[in-house]
Formats: sequence, structure tokens, C-alpha cells
Amino acid sequence: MPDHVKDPLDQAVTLQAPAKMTLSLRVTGVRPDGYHTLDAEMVSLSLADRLVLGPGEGLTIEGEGASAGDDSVKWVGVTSDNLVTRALALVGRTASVQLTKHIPAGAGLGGGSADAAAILRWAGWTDLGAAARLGADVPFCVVGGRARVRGIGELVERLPFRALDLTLLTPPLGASTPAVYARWDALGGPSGDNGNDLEPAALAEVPELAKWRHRLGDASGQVPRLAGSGSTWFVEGHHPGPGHRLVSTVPAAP
Ligand SMILES: C[C@@](CO)(OP(=O)(O)O)[C@H](O)COP(=O)(O)OP(=O)(O)OC[C@H]1O[C@@H](n2ccc(N)nc2=O)[C@H](O)[C@@H]1O
Ligand SMILES: Nc1ncnc2c1ncn2[C@@H]1O[C@H](COP(=O)(O)OP(=O)(O)O)[C@@H](O)[C@H]1O
Repeated sequence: MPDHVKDPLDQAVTLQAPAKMTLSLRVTGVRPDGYHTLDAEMVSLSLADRLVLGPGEGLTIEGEGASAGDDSVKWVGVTSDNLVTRALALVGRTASVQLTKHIPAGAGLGGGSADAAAILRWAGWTDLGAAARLGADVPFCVVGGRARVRGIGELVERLPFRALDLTLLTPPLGASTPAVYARWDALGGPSGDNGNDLEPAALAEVPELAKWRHRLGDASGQVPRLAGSGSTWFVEGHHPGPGHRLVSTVPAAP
């Protein structure tokens, strides 16, 4: 058992929870339960939430929320279905948790999954099938770094780290993951022509997303790609601009 698990509550433990970026995403099928199978490349980002664990119980959340002035941190919610609370329950541990959000919620950056994965890593949890029951993005976030992800997200094959700078633009609107997958079904399973099969479905579901793609495209001279089911757009390289987040890939934690 790792040292930090022996007596974790005697003193505070600080955990980093890196956001994930889905660099490419192909939907390869639909399971009988309605979940979609994927073939995706995911990477961890320098953008991260912070969790401070201490003795006792209870969750507090603070943070600036999403970009463009949207206070979406409000809808993270300190409830029993918060992914931090559910991760603690899965590993059978108690702790007080102070969560500082830097990853905008509902932005396709896996913020909640990253927080849950930080708890699983701290507890030494390695069952990625069970981790996927918290959320399909949680297994990748447990492994981190760079990986090919298949199944509904539970099959994670590590890939060598690749340093990459990215510019993100997160619109002040969320894209609901279940709604985007449902729209992909309704559209007959379209392929994305820019590396992400969910992009046409997300644009059909939330047409306002197109405005933000144009904005980042104009600023960077590239064709932005949608992060997973959205709502964040990204391009390669660092392109400073209003509301732009300049991030880099980070290797898996040792
Ligand atoms: C699309 C992706 C790509 O990385 O994420 P985002 O980039 O938007 O965060 C993931 O597949 C999202 O994973 P995650 O956000 O963890 O989804 P979950 O909470 O597990 O699932 C929410 C809902 O999305 C649908 N869902 C999710 C994952 C999957 N492989 N097939 C699905 O059909 C299901 O309807 C499910 O009830
Ligand atoms: N600790 C958490 N941080 C962020 N969102 C959370 C958390 N726990 C639960 N959620 C919920 O998860 C949903 C998706 O948020 P998030 O994981 O940040 O985005 P996405 O799935 O778009 O990558 C939101 O509806 C949010 O309320």
C-alpha cells in the first residue's frame, strides 16, 4: 500500500486533477445498453483542479467557473452525486475535501471525471471497469498522460508522451453529453470531417457553438476541433486572445 494511503487523514494531502483533451474521437458502435464505443486519443492538460483532503468529512467547492464570465461552477453542486463524493464512496474512504475548480464544467474537458480520478489515484484504485461506472472519462483520467481509449472509455492503452501546446476557447454555454450522443444516433451516426465524430451532432444540438468556432478559427488561422461532446473548441499552438486558455499536455503522474 502506498505511504500516503496508510494514514491519509493525519495531515492534509493536496491532489492535482488535470483536465483531459480528446484530441480525436471516432464512434465505432452502439452497445445494447445505448452506450457508444469509441476509438479516441486523449491527453492530460496543464489546466487542473486542486483537491485538498483532510480529516473528517464534507465537500466544499470554490473556483472561478467557466470562461467568458460564465459562473458555471455553480452548477457543479455540492450534492451526493458530486463525482468527488461518489469516488470516495467507491473506494470506501472518508475525507474532508476542499475542491478548487479551474476546469470549466460541462466544457468537454472532463472536470468532474478528473476530480473523481484524483481520489481513485490517491486510494490506489486500479479497477478501470468500476471507475467507468462513475463516468466514461474517469478511466483515462486515472491513467493520465496520453492514451488510446476504446470500449466506452474503460480500455485505456498508454501511448508515449507528446509535448503539445493548445489554445482552448470555451463558450459560455454547455453541451450535454447524453444529448449530443442522442443527436448522433438521430442523425444516423455521422462521421466528423475534422477528427471528431461528435462534432456534427454537437453543432446540430447547440447551433450557437459555430459562432465560437469561427472566433477561434479567425484568431488562429486554423480549423478548430471540438473537444469531445463540447463545448470547448481547440487548435494547436498558443494563440493569445480574449477568453483563450493557453495550455500544454502533461505526462502521467509518476
Ligand atoms: C464525449 C466524451 C469523450 O471523451 O467526453 P467529453 O469530452 O464530452 O467530456 C465521453 O465519451 C463522455 O464521457 P462522460 O462525460 O464521462 O460520460 P458519462 O457521464 O459516462 O455518460 C453520460 C451519458 O453519455 C452517453 N455516453 C457516454 C459515454 C459513451 N461512451 N457513450 C455514451 O453513449 C450516455 O448516454 C451516458 O448516459
Ligand atoms: N466535481 C465535479 N466537477 C465538475 N462537474 C461535476 C463534478 N461532479 C459532478 N459534476 C457534474 O458533471 C457534469 C459534467 O461536468 P464536467 O465533468 O466538468 O464536464 P464534461 O463532461 O463536459 O467534461 C456537470 O453537469 C456537473 O454538474
